[in-house]
Amino acid sequence: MTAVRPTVAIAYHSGYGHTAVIAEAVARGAAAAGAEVVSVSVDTITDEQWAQLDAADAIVFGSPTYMGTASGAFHVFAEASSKRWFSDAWRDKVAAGFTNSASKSGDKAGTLGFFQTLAAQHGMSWVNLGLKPGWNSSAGTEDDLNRLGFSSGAAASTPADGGTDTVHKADIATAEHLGERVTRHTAVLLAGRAALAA
Ligand SMILES: Cc1cc2nc3c(=O)[nH]c(=O)nc-3n(C[C@H](O)[C@H](O)[C@H](O)COP(=O)(O)O)c2cc1C
Repeated sequence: MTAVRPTVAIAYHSGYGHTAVIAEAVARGAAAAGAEVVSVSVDTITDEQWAQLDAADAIVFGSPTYMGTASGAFHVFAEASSKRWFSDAWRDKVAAGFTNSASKSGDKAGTLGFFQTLAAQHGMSWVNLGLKPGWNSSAGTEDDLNRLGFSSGAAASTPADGGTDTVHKADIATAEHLGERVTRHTAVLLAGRAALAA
């Protein structure tokens, strides 16, 4: 059987560049697992980029956490995606998500939960992080994968006043893992569909 090469799109917003570093890590992980990757900054999305999202097999949503939810710019994009909802354009695509905020918790669960609801409204299939929580035992360290202990997506904590070079390496590795996992799940789904259609 020919290897399946999924197209994984990353639709994200980043106000000050921290979440963009996480988006790049998701892209790297997806590419390493064999995906064709399309990255779309949703605050400047063009018609051509909307078409790229429509054509993708998976869409990974990403946003900073602002006031306990995704940024205003991401919410504008989510509202505009209602045009896709009317036509079921994203139904049965794979979805996943990531967020960065300043505090360790920072109410990031609100953002990841919003992404899950957005995916569900579109009829997409959510892929979670698939990592046990790190940094939660006496043997654990802040360099553990999934050091912040989220299950539904990749979470990062970067000092609000730090440069983009202060994004934690464990959060970057966790985001790379998410990109790989989404790609592998999407490849299995595509192969299964092809097998059933044969
Ligand atoms: C309007 C606003 C609201 C914020 N709300 C939160 C919050 O709820 N929780 C948190 O931990 N950090 C919060 N922060 C800090 C940002 O999440 C943090 O600066 C993050 O690095 C921004 O990511 P970005 O550089 O991709 O924009 C907020 C920042 C702004 C500007």
